[in-house]
Amino acid sequence: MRHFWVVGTDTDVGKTMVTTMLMCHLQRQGLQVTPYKPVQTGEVYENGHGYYHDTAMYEKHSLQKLQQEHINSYSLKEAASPHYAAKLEGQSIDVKELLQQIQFLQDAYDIVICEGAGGLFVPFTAPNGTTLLDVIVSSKLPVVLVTRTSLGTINHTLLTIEALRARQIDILGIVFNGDTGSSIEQDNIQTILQYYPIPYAIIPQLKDKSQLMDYAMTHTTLFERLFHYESSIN
Ligand SMILES: Nc1ncnc2c1ncn2[C@@H]1O[C@H](COP(=O)(O)OP(=O)(O)OP(=O)(O)O)[C@@H](O)[C@H]1O
Ligand SMILES: C[C@H](N)[C@H](N)CCCCCC(=O)O
Ligand SMILES: [Mg+2]
Repeated sequence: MRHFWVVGTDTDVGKTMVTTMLMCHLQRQGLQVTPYKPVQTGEVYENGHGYYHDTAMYEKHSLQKLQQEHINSYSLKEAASPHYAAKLEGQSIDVKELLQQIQFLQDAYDIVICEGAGGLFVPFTAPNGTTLLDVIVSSKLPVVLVTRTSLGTINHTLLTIEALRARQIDILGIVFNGDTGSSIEQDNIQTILQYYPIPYAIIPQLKDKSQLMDYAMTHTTLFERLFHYESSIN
């Protein structure tokens, strides 16, 4: 499968960072790539101008012109769980519409990278509680899992992997994000990989975030898997 999700163990773990990096790497291979954030929450105001961090990041770094109507379906003002941010605006999220959009994008692009919102069990609707995980299952697409390196990540990462495996969702690999090089972090990474020896990449904690787009992910086993997969189907 050439299209995939970038999911995380939590909000703020670096999904947008990783989605943007992978988008740029794959665009450099000459592939037509679009990121897609089905639901983003938390409008940011700066100098009287409102924007959303996730789609703004994609647009800032993309090497190809992105079509606004292809990169997002719902942008909700409150920095909250999608179901609640929608409720505050008197809206509800139409999950069928999200799945139709993912299908449409798969037909229109070589690669669609869908970004989750928060972690896997974040609700898109209430009270019937369709979660991000339900949408991933219905999309039948594999995932790249982004996780922290810091203390607490062993439990969060293994729980997330357990939930994915229980639903037969293919995990392409793990991105360990924000590594400061401590011995605890190195042990966290090795411990998780002992349970699930799958392709991975490690991204350091950077003081200057603009450096992230230049970070060479190409020599990691995760990128080799993604790139090998793409070359084998072209
Ligand atoms: N390796 C890193 N070094 C320095 N800063 C980072 C790194 N990774 C992520 N960040 C910063 O951490 C913040 C959260 O990252 P990001 O927006 O990618 O999280 P997310 O998982 O996409 O969150 P959401 O659930 O809101 O989509 C951002 O300000 C981002 O620039
Ligand atoms: C606003 C934030 N950055 C995300 N976009 C939404 C995170 C929802 C998390 C819900 C939860 O797990 O409690
Ligand atoms: Mg994000």
